[in-house]
Amino acid sequence: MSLLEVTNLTKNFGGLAAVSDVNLSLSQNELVGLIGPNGAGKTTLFNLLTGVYEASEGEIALEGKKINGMKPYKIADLGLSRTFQNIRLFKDLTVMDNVLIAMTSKEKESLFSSLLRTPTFYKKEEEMKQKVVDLLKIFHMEDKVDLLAKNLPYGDQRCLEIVRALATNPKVLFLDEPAAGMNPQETARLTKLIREIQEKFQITILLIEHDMSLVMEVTERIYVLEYGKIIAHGTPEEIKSNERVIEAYLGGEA
Ligand SMILES: Nc1ncnc2c1ncn2[C@@H]1O[C@H](COP(=O)(O)OP(=O)(O)OP(=O)(O)O)[C@@H](O)[C@H]1O
Repeated sequence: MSLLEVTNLTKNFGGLAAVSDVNLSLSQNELVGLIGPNGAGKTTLFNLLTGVYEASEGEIALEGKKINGMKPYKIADLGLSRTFQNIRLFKDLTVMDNVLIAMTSKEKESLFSSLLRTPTFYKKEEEMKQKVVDLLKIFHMEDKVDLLAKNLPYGDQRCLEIVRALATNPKVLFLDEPAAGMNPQETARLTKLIREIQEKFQITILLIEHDMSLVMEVTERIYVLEYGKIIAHGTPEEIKSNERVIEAYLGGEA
């Protein structure tokens, strides 16, 4: 059984089918790419998968259970987590607080419902903070824990978004153009890190990315969207040489 199964998913905005009859399947512990020209429907698909939009038709199932129709927080609790194309950090909070806020509601409840500052409360708080530091270490950002998010270099801000998503212990992580706006060095570093994260946490990652070299380098399979429809699916090698994709994605220039 696949971890996440998307069947005949459609989202209409008025007369426009932004996502049209999409079938997609993600297994446990794999890194899959989602590419396509501007306006192809990639972000809309992420918004459907995370409950931001309700599907017009079709089904999304996590571990065999239908999740469409559920609220975004509920879907997040079930293990689907995402980053956004535009950075959405709390700019005036520290790196530590940005990640603590993102932790699962279950963890938050046990922390904040404890009105008395019991030893258990402090222990839990310390555990959560340690977890944040451990996550930051992956990105070599542990020494920036007390900095305000707005004072981080751009590349670190994007990495902090990923740390926030990881702090929720996701089963599936959706990364929406994580390298957008990064310089080549930052992109190279991130490419390596995405692979490391996937292996370390044994999670499933679906990656939207415009940087083709990044997608080709890290993913095992790639889905290609055009005008809301999946027009191709295969290994990076297969996608690279797929005529339909070359035509759609590169506008026939290649
Ligand atoms: N809330 C909305 N209302 C109406 N139309 C929308 C809405 N969101 C997206 N669209 C339209 O749906 C289509 C798909 O948009 P979407 O942002 O999902 O594409 P994308 O593949 O993520 O593009 P990009 O690579 O530029 O981010 C576009 O034509 C867009 O204008």
